[in-house]
Amino acid sequence: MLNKQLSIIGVPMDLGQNRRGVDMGPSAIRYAGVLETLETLEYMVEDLGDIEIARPSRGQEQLQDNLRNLKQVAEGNEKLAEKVDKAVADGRFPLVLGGDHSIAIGSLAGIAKHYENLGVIWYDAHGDLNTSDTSPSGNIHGMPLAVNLGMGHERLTNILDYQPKIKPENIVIVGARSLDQGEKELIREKGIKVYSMHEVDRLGMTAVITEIIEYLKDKTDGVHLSLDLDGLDPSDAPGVGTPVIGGLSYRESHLAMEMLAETNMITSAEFVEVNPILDEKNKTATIAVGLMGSLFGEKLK
Ligand SMILES: NC(=[NH2+])NCCC[C@H](N)C(=O)O
Ligand SMILES: [Mn+2]
Ligand SMILES: [Mn+2]
Repeated sequence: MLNKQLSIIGVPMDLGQNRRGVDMGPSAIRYAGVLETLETLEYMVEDLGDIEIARPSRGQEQLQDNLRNLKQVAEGNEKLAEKVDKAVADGRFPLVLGGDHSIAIGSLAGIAKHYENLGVIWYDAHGDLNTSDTSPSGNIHGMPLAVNLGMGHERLTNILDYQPKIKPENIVIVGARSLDQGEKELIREKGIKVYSMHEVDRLGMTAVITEIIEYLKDKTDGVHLSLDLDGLDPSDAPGVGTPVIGGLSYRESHLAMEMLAETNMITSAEFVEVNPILDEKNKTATIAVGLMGSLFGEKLK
């Protein structure tokens, strides 16, 4: 059983990339029944509502130093960091609903403060390890993992006035199949553990998750799950802004969540990149809620 006291925090952030719609992710996930699902599993859920995020005025989008909407993204993440920090300080499990993946900057800033060695499972098609120097897009949602390692603009790395938030040896990326050149170099340089689709196909999800649990279990004092819905194959989860073919299946993803649930090692989580505009009848948000069910201990028997 995970921590029974849950705080849900919505982050309607879409400024970390350039496709509108992902700001509606928290509403879509709520509509898909996140509260009901968790309450059925006997969690005490408090919904803290949504963080206020600035709306970009039309044509006012700022690309400065290859960082799109830096100011608004930084400000939104500062607010999120404070909310999450408080939830953890109050002994609650923060469950953050995105929004684009740039929100992992604020959530990890708020969470990592409370741990000596926070582990991070990054379930994603991408590495999100770019900096403004290596990013092909200038989109901050492709940078949060690097930011949490203390790399990048200091407006982002220094949220809550400490850095780095996490250590490279405490990170595991699962489902990667689209890595930029700079990201590959950083992975090699920092020795970050990556289970790309190649390893998932070779070993199978059971072995992958068993290895991850083994890898993180003794050296971490908490584990954050950062689940980008684009880690799943777009045929299962079409409602995402940067879909990449050849992804993790619905079934593999449920298995992964169930295996993590059995360990009780997850201490915080976020589900990001649900874009209802690109979705088919709220399918992706519904899958997100289903995965949360498995992560929080739903069983068939
Ligand atoms: N969180 C995400 N969906 N990230 C996608 C990043 C795509 C690409 N690597 C970039 O930096 O722009
Ligand atoms: Mn991502
Ligand atoms: Mn991604």
